[in-house]
Amino acid sequence: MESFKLQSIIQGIPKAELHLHLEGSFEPELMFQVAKRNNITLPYDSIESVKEAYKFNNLQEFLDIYYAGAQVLLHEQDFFDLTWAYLTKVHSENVRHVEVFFDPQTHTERGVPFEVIIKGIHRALEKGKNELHISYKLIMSYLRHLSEEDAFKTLEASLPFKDIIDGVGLDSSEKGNPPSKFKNVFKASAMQGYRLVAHAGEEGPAAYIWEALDILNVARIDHGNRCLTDKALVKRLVDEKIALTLCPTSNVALKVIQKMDEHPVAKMLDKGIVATIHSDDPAYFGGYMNENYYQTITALNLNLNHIRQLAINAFEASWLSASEKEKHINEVNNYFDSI
Ligand SMILES: Nc1ncnc2[nH]cnc12
Ligand SMILES: [Zn+2]
Repeated sequence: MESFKLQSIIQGIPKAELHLHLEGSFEPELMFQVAKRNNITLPYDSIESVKEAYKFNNLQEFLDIYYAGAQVLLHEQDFFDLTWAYLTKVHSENVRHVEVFFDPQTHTERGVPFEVIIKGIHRALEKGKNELHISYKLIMSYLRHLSEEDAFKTLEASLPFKDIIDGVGLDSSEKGNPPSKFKNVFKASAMQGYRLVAHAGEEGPAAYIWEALDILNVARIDHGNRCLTDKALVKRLVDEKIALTLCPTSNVALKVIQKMDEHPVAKMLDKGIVATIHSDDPAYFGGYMNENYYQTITALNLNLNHIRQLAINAFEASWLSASEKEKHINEVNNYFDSI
């Protein structure tokens, strides 16, 4: 298919994004603007030199730069601007529903109050719902390189805002920080009514995916690339319809795979796994939702049935109500029937 035609098909698909770190959507232009108004000097002298620094050999090299970038976020308005910039961008790509992560500990450990972070993010999400008609869920992620005790403090700090936080996640350095390290805080989070997800099997082994399912009781897995090495795990994911939120451009940027044509998403769809695709940290990896669709489809020669399935899976795996899911899935089907 011609590139222009494919791009316009992708643009028209009603989409849901379920794996997006708000701090990972911090574009260098906005980072410079926020740094300037907060009187913080960035270790870069231009936007070009920031982009030049975005070359990673693994997850940790990325995380070091990602946490450094987030240091300029201080005030409620900063968190609002970050979130609003993301929403306007995905609105232009026909994204209808988002379930976004934020990393409270990245900010609270610098002395930014939880309240400041959440109020800025929430105000932007509400504006997005009202003005851009993008529905949303908000997920607070625990940083797995920190202790479970620290995660408990974060859980405690979140409780006054329980009504506007839908779930908890687990992110940051995976190797050496298995899901089981957070068994108690996930249990306590579930008791507070939070839904549960976790990054697992991005760089870590399939065993971490089992732990996320059996020990943390998560409802879906973020990444999960490594599941294909374990037949029994694939069967479990298929039988229980446990979705994987895959991030193709992230996987190439962080060398989880060497090239896009090695991406496991086609095999996963063919095995019946509820695979979905998302952008993870688009400001760092150079691709929002449309670009993730485009690169995956072209590298793996995905057909229209695959593409339709990816779009449906994202709504299916979302935390929308059954009737909201049905409405979106009907829209996706009508769209594909019309092309
Ligand atoms: N891809 C990723 N893996 C783990 N933690 C993250 N935090 C932001 N992006 C991440
Ligand atoms: Zn992620």
